[in-house]
Amino acid sequence: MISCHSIVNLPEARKVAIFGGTHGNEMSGVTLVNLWINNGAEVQRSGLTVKPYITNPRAVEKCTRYVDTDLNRAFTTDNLSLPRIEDLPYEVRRAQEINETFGPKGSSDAYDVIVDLHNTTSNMGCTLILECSKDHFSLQMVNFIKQSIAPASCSVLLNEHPLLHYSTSRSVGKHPIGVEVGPQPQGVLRSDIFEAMRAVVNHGLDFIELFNGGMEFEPCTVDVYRVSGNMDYPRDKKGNITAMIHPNLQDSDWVPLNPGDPVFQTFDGRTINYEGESTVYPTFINEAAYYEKQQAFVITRKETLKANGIRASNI
Ligand SMILES: CC(=O)N[C@@H](CC(=O)O)C(=O)O
Ligand SMILES: [Zn+2]
Repeated sequence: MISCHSIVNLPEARKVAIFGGTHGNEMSGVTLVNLWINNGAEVQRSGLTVKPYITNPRAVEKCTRYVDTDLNRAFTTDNLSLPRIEDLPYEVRRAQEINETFGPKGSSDAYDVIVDLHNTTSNMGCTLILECSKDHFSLQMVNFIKQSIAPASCSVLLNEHPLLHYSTSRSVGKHPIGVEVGPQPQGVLRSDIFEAMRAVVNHGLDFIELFNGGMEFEPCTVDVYRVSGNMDYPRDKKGNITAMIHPNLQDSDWVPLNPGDPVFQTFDGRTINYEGESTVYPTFINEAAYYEKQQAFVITRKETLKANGIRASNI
């Protein structure tokens, strides 16, 4: 068999932003970005402009997820094209400002790479979030990070679901990448989570530096978990939850969940089982911020993506 070593040329990635505080109570990203704003030496790489940036300073100040509305849902075309009037929700105004500085979203002026740092209360470990299965640059970056971080592991969550996809802060960049590390309670710093996030960012920057320097990255495959649905808590007529995550499911992010497996435990001790048709991989299990979004966990399916080989074109 003749193997195909197709390598595609892509533009260099010169402008990179590291976002923290998109959610003001997710402390690893907030703390790392503030650290790097004070001293950028750790995140500088030759040939790159790397800008660490706090995206929601008012939420950070209050140590809350958001002030008026979730910033990580606010980068819709509608919001970004609204006239800039004073009485817009704070996060909508922020989205417009961020879009002006790091975008405009979808334009050639936009930042090349935006890494957005998040923490979860779920036991997801180190997770990279992609928004597009055809973004070969991001797939190669993820593959590089996974290999660099081994034997530690790093899962990849792909959200390009037609209904469940949302308009993230990082989406103003050409290659958006979310870094989601947990478990870490809201408003709390844990050194293990902090250092895991820091390592991922540094490997990501190394990748971009090598890419710009002319290194070729061979075609590869990336195992991802693709978002396919979500599951709400059982609720009463008033909308109050009537059950909790079942102890068997708690902390079992990425563990296969089969039809008939327990998912909820009611307050009177009954077990509610998973009624899906096939094996799925739940994640964001019992994420604190998702109670208001009617989400007990996110349902994913495993898939292997193919990435083209890449090299920088202007070498
Ligand atoms: C817990 C949390 O905030 N997760 C992020 C995931 C993402 O960045 O896509 C969010 O819902 O915006
Ligand atoms: Zn977050």
